[in-house]
Amino acid sequence: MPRSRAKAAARPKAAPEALLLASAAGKSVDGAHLVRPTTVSVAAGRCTVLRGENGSGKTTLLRLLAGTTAPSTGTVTLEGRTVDERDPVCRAAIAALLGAPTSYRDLTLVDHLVLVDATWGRGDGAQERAEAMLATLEIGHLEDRFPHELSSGQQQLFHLALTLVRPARVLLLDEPEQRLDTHKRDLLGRLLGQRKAEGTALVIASHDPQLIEAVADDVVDVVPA
Ligand SMILES: Nc1ncnc2c1ncn2[C@@H]1O[C@H](COP(=O)(O)OP(=O)(O)OP(=O)(O)O)[C@@H](O)[C@H]1O
Repeated sequence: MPRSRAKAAARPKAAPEALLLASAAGKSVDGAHLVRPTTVSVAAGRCTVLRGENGSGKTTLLRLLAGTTAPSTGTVTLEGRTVDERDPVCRAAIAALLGAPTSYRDLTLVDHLVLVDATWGRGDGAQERAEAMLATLEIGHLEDRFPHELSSGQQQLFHLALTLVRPARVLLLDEPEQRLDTHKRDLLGRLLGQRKAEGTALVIASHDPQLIEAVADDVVDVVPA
């Protein structure tokens, strides 16, 4: 091996460049900590998992990363730009599933996905993309149902479909495994792995060791206040 090549091989691998970065970001209300100052970063094609006991602040941290809540301390940036959900650049880059998304009683599941697709201006093929996403989550047979006609696990799959159908460079998911059976959790792990391979950055709060094992590149333990 030429000398210069040997040197390059010995050099430590540089950490992947953060796409989304929370630097000592914390939130408190009236002096009470919702989440302690915590540092979290994620690069394109990587997944950071937030782990911690109930009430430790995982959802709050995801809200800070989504820019729906401003940090009381520290900063949250997307490629150096302060994250704020009111900023169209941040909204276009970040898709988040934090609690139940808005749904409409008189729209079917496939109508919801077509609506979301249209919102992002992707042009022709919205119906096909919507149907394909529902089929990927194995709820294609329910496409003409209304949201209130689903079981709780089917609702979770519908919410995931609504989040995954839109283009995004960053996905933030709060306990995406909740209410899913073992087979669907495996399916979710494979889907999230695919999104990583396509270059999406993922931050997930999870209590599921198998999902964490399947997708995590980094784990951040969120310590209760
Ligand atoms: N609006 C609020 N006002 C005051 N305290 C809040 C508010 N929302 C959440 N909290 C508190 O902030 C802390 C963090 O809540 P958070 O939902 O972020 O935790 P979590 O780690 O996601 O919990 P879980 O695993 O149960 O979902 C909790 O102690 C909670 O009681």
